[in-house]
Amino acid sequence: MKKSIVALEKVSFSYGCHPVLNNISLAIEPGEAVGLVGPNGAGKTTLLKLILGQLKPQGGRVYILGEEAHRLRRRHRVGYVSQRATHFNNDFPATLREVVASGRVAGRGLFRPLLRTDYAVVDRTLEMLGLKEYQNQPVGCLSGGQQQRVFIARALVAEPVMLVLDEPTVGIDAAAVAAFCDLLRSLNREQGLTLLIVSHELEELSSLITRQLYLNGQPCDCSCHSYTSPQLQQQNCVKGLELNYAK
Ligand SMILES: Nc1ncnc2c1ncn2[C@@H]1O[C@H](COP(=O)(O)OP(=O)(O)OP(=O)(O)O)[C@@H](O)[C@H]1O
Repeated sequence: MKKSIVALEKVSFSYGCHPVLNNISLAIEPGEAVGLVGPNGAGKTTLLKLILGQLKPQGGRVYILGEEAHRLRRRHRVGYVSQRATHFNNDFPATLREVVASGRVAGRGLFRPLLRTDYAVVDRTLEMLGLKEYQNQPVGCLSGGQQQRVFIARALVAEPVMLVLDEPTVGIDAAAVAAFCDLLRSLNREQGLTLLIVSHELEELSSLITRQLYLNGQPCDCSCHSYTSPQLQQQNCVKGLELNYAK
């Protein structure tokens, strides 16, 4: 049987006595491009942190490729591009190539120098993302859209099974957002990379998303709404999720 990339089984999470997620079950399958939306404070970032293994659920289990997320040995297999990537310290004295290559270190270990094969992956990724010509420039000199590409490249050189992006279009102008969507679409459709994207602006990513999850922040059994095809609606209804269509 094919393993889901991510599987949440009846997951609950509270900060102290403040419940955020209650009894959430969902699966993300290889090759999906899932959009996660919901109002401020609904628990989207908390859900991402559980998937990234940074938080441990108080109830239920979170699996990445069948392994419990907080025990995952090869954490770099889930690439993460945070919203903060667009708030990069522009005085940081590193070139684009150095920043991208640092994404390779996680897979090798801190004290093992990168090999020629590692740099071949870095070069291939820079080429694929159209960054090669800027490789010796300080990252701080690049535009917001270019910097976001650099952070995607850094996540990609670790050869992840999935890329998780938190509000990736914040602080990027409209033209760069369109180019950014093209890049994510080609990574998903052509390279088969699974995507999970949290965004308030899912409208601009709508041509990219294959399924949309809505988190409404109500700590109840039906807090995760999935917008998807009629068949999946049928299946998810059986699982007891409340559903609506996005389009
Ligand atoms: N470390 C923390 N300690 C206590 N409460 C927290 C912590 N982090 C988040 N919360 C609370 O948990 C709830 C969910 O927060 P979370 O950041 O997951 O929501 P979100 O949907 O990502 O919100 P936003 O869209 O504003 O980023 C909020 O009420 C928030 O105040």
